[in-house]
Amino acid sequence: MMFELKDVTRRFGNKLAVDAVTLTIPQGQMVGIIGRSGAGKSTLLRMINRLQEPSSGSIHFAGVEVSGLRGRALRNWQRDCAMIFQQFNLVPRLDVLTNVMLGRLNHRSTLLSLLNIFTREERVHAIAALERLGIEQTALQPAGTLSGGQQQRVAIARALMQNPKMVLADEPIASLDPLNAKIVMDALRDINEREGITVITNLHTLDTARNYCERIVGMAGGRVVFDGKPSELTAEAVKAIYGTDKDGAGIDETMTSTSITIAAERADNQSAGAQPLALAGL
Ligand SMILES: Nc1ncnc2c1ncn2[C@@H]1O[C@H](COP(=O)(O)OP(=O)(O)OP(=O)(O)O)[C@@H](O)[C@H]1O
Repeated sequence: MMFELKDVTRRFGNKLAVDAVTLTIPQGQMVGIIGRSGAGKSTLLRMINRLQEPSSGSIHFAGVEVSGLRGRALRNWQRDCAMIFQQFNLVPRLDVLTNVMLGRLNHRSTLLSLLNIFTREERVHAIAALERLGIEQTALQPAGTLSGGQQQRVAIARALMQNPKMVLADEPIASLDPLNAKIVMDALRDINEREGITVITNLHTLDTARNYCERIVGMAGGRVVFDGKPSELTAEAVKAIYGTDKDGAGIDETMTSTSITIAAERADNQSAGAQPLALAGL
């Protein structure tokens, strides 16, 4: 199953946000997209998921033209490529378990969804997803009361509930401290390796992309200026991606510096004692 972007372009007025991007991504790859702020990374991801429409170009998955899908077929595609955001996008006042089960929305009838009725099977599936992310003990808390790292793990659990073929993560660790950033990146790597789910993630920092991604796509001014393995990312390639600022001062440290430095045990993994299945009324 190949995923292909051909000459995908997006304009906002006169601004060319994404400029003729062509990429072929085999199923199961972990791809990091890097570039300066404004390089077009978010717009590119949003076009894949059809949150934004390309101005021109085409997107194909397993031979099907994604850019032409409508109605149910479009909803199925949006289920197949689950999206994770920097700001988590959970419903803060709803409990964690319900937030995770909302990942099933595109699988179920509108009536059941409207009534917020979930089956036992869906609950078991949701608890299993939370356990996998090490946060099952939070199942009954309002999502808004969790730490940022925990909320992002809830968002990943919700994505897993969609049984996606692809996970699109738009700067998933930009709001997190280093330890939680590591936990979230490890979780993305784990679902990539264990389930063979393609992961395409926008990342602010170069070293995170180097550490986690087998393939790095560098964008500048809407165009792909680098596409290769981390080992191929030479100083020259880094310069092409991040450029130099207008005073010629070179690459800003905040763009490339270490955001994940902690290889410690999970500090906030406190699963002891809780019985989430019982808590969830199962
Ligand atoms: N809805 C919009 N309307 C107008 N311009 C937009 C819109 N969305 C993005 N742009 C512009 O398109 C360009 C690319 O934006 P995009 O958010 O894709 O970049 P990015 O690389 O993801 O940056 P960041 O890391 O800051 O999110 C920017 O110049 C941005 O201002």
